[in-house]
Amino acid sequence: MGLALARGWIAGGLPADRLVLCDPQPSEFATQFAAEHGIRLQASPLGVLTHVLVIAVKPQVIYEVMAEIQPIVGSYTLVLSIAAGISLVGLSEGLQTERVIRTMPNTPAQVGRGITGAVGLAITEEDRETANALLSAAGQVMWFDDETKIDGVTAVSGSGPAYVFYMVEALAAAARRQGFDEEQAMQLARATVTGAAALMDADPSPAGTLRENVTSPKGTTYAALQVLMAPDGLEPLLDRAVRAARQRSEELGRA
Ligand SMILES: NC(=O)C1=CN([C@@H]2O[C@H](COP(=O)(O)OP(=O)(O)OC[C@H]3O[C@@H](n4cnc5c(N)ncnc54)[C@H](O)[C@@H]3O)[C@@H](O)[C@H]2O)C=CC1
Ligand SMILES: O=C(O)[C@@H]1CCC=N1
Repeated sequence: MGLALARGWIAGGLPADRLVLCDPQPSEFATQFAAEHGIRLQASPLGVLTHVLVIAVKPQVIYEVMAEIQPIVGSYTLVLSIAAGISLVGLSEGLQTERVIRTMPNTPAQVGRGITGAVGLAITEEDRETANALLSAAGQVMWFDDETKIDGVTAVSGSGPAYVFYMVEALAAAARRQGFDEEQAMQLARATVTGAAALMDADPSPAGTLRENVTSPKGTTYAALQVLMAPDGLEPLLDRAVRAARQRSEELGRA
């Protein structure tokens, strides 16, 4: 996810010499990206004068990483974390600074179409503008005053792209049961979801109206929606999924 943001910043015009990528085990893709754009890639940020420190490691290793890199954090450093579950207080204690922002982006950031939730601790208006400029390169940004909202953002839009991709897989599986081969089934499912998303993007009508536009009275869509909109249909299922993700975000924060 960190690399997706970095790609967005470079694509958005950030000069390559203003960015230092730090990863002790960079992927081939990260190595290639850095080489292609002339970006410094090094194992550790120790020794780097850091005005904005973006932490994009797994929540499971973040405390260890913060202990290691704390010496590079000074009063000149704004910290921005994308780690699921890790609280402002956890970040502040781990890095010995209150200039911290907790964010939750999502993977459509890779194509500049993400949405990020953000909340700050003791940040200035200038800090917020700096963070907003960086996060905007990945798509929309929503700021909150209440940190608990970030657990909700994590469960809805942070993890959300996976729900949609799984919907494509499930629709393709249903198509296979209708006699289509694997390739045909996936083509039908994928084009349906990307096409519906593009239509929703182009037409500001409420999603419910777009749904009604597909639904002829007593027609085929109506028959399918009787199943999906039943009391045990998609809404309670998604509600359970979102609650599970939120609970996990809260657990990661306590670990
Ligand atoms: N994947 C997603 O959709 C999203 C992930 N996140 C958050 O992003 C963070 C990273 O998750 P992913 O990108 O999915 O995982 P990932 O495994 O793709 O990326 C983690 C990176 O951290 C690097 N790393 C490990 N130890 C390090 C260290 N000591 N110093 C510097 N880099 C180190 C790894 O080599 C790896 O490249 C997590 O905290 C996750 O909660 C946030 C929003 C969405
Ligand atoms: O699955 C995760 O924990 C991360 C956070 C949101 C999306 N991926």
